[in-house]
Amino acid sequence: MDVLVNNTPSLAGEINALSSKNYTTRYLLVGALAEGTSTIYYPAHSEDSDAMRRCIQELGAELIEDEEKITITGFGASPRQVSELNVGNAGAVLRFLMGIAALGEEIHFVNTYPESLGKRPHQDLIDALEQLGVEVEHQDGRLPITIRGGKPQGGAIRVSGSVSSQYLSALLFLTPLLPEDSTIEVLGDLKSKVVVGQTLEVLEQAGITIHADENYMFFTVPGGQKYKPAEYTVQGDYPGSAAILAAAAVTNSEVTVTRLMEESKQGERAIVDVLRMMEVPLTHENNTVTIKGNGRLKAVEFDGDAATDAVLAMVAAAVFAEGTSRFYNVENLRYKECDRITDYLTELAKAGAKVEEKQAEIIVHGRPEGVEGGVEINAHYDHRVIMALTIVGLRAKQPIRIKDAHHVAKSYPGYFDHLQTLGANVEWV
Ligand SMILES: O=C(O)C1=C[C@@H](OP(=O)(O)O)[C@@H](O)[C@H](O)C1
Ligand SMILES: C=C(OP(=O)(O)O)C(=O)O
Repeated sequence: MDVLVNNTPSLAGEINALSSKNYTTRYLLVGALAEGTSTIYYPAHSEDSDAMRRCIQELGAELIEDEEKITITGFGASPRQVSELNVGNAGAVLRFLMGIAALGEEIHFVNTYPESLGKRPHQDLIDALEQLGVEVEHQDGRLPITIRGGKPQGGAIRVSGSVSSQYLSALLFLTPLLPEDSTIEVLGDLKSKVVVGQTLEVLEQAGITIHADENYMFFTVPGGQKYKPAEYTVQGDYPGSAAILAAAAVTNSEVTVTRLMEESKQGERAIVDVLRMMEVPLTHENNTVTIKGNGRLKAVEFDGDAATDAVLAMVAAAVFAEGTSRFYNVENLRYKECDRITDYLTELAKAGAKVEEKQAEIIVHGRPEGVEGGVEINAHYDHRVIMALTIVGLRAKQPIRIKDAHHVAKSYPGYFDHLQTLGANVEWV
């Protein structure tokens, strides 16, 4: 299904932020790895979090769900033998479960999104699992992948952090369950380091002990641990809300988003600081962000690695800023649902934005007068491209048609409903 985004001069209203995808996938996983019953309040509902739900159920977790919560009785360190798992298009879910699959005999991960997740690299995680004696069959580091556990014991592991933090997170979820102690040394630069902070926070809540050095480059993990059942409450999601906040910033608006914790470990809370640096009038107090946008923004320079999943929304806001903005240290955007530098900038340029790319950088020459629009956008299966191009469409002179915009449901199925609530002229076609 496509979405038509029409020029929308103003937005107004209040919405409750969607629930965090990254915390939901983690809480589901640690609930599944516990022996006993855990409760997760306000879990996210999206394709990615549903993929984790489905897979852990297949692996033997029992889930009961109502409007407000999921109770989950875990399988501990003994997942049920299943022949195959389908994670959809969810990168983090795949990588975390590749680690957990090492506890089983043989699990095959199928390739249902050959043009998106099917193109993403997993070699660094494969190399790390092989150091534990796990056998991995793969297609040049990509899906389809078969993992043959062979009872890993633990030990010294080295993993590259230069493409994705998810490989390290996967090892942090797995190693406490192995019989012997492990050490994990991160090689190269660790990208998306802040997300590892979320992994460690959740592991601690699940009663797991991990000794991490200050820079998250070396970890000591005692073996033979058990995940404890616990109660978890999922916080609001900054990456998705970043798109709503950026939409408010580029229009005349009075928009409030609740449930966005000031003290969150989500790096994407930097959307608030970046919009502030762009001189967008806003407040952030009592977990509530209010933007009173006047459509005027100043250019910004920002290290995007700290807020990887909000960079596309920031760039969309910068399209209308006065001056040239620069988002640097963002090379790993190239290894997401699509190449979020080349593919994204190609679509932005089609819509009339003035953008340039370097290997690890996005440069935006702002156009406060607005962009032309009147084009069809290839969303490249990427929810964040869909959300970001929508922001641009709100201020385009002619409507923008986003092809296959239903892929927004990977993380934020209610995105267009929320925008309509705020008065955006967007429609499914
Ligand atoms: O651990 C996680 O849940 C995630 C880590 C990040 O990926 P990278 O570490 O590959 O940047 C982020 O982009 C992704 O949406 C979710
Ligand atoms: C990159 C993302 O997710 P994943 O890596 O889990 O597919 C995302 O949510 O933007």
